[in-house]
Amino acid sequence: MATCSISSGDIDEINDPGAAPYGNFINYYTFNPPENRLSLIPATLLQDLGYRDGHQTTLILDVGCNSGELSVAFYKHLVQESVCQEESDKWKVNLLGFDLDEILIQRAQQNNPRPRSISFIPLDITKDNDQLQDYLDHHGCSHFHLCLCLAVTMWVHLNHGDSGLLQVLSRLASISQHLLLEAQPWKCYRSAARRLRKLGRSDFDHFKTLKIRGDVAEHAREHLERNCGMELIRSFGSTTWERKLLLFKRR
Ligand SMILES: C[S@@+](CC[C@H](N)C(=O)[O-])C[C@H]1O[C@@H](n2cnc3c(N)ncnc32)[C@H](O)[C@@H]1O
Repeated sequence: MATCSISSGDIDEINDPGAAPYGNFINYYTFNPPENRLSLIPATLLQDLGYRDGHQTTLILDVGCNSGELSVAFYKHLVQESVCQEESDKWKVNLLGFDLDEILIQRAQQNNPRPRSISFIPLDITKDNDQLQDYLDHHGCSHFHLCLCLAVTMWVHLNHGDSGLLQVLSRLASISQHLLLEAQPWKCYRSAARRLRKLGRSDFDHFKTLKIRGDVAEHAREHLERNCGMELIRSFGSTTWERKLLLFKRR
């Protein structure tokens, strides 16, 4: 049933976390197609959050977008399917996807069907930079209206430790009105570490010393609510990999 070990054994790169130490799998969407998550998200989400009436521009940020397939599918799901042509002329939705893997971003750029509305840039969220603020300034917005952080937290956590995880959550909260979070559960951490050991490599730098463990989604919720001025407003249930999709809102 739900699993974090990847079953497509014929794709070596996917099964080799040494080749994808940040979760930068080259064929991610062959084993986790966009539909797995999209089926849980209502197509009316942006309207439900109040981002249609009176909004000329709505900005979506996709953190760790990999090759961009989910970003594009998400955009189409939320925008094209739910908006008639006349309205879509008035209501602009722009999505910025970024990932630390430049090759994945090149693929995302090459396959982008809506380059006027969707853009992809290489960026590491754990490093200081002005690019997200520049994008907001360019669109005359103080915040992203919706930030997607899907299946990224574990990789930040394993590579940058507890403080790295909390800093990233704080940073995303500081630039977002709404945050949709899919945190990998703890069993995924064990699988990722086990796969690494099988390859004869040492553990992720921080795996053994992490204090945030167990129910990672709950730890993330506590941090966002206690320290980042956000509140959990909705849970969209569990994906086929038993991961919750949690929606937070700035208070
Ligand atoms: C498992 S994939 C998930 C992709 C996509 N978010 C989804 O849910 O379909 C994790 C992605 O996060 C990216 N990533 C990991 N750490 C990152 C960081 N510090 N900054 C930006 N991207 C990161 C990886 O390169 C990888 O493409």
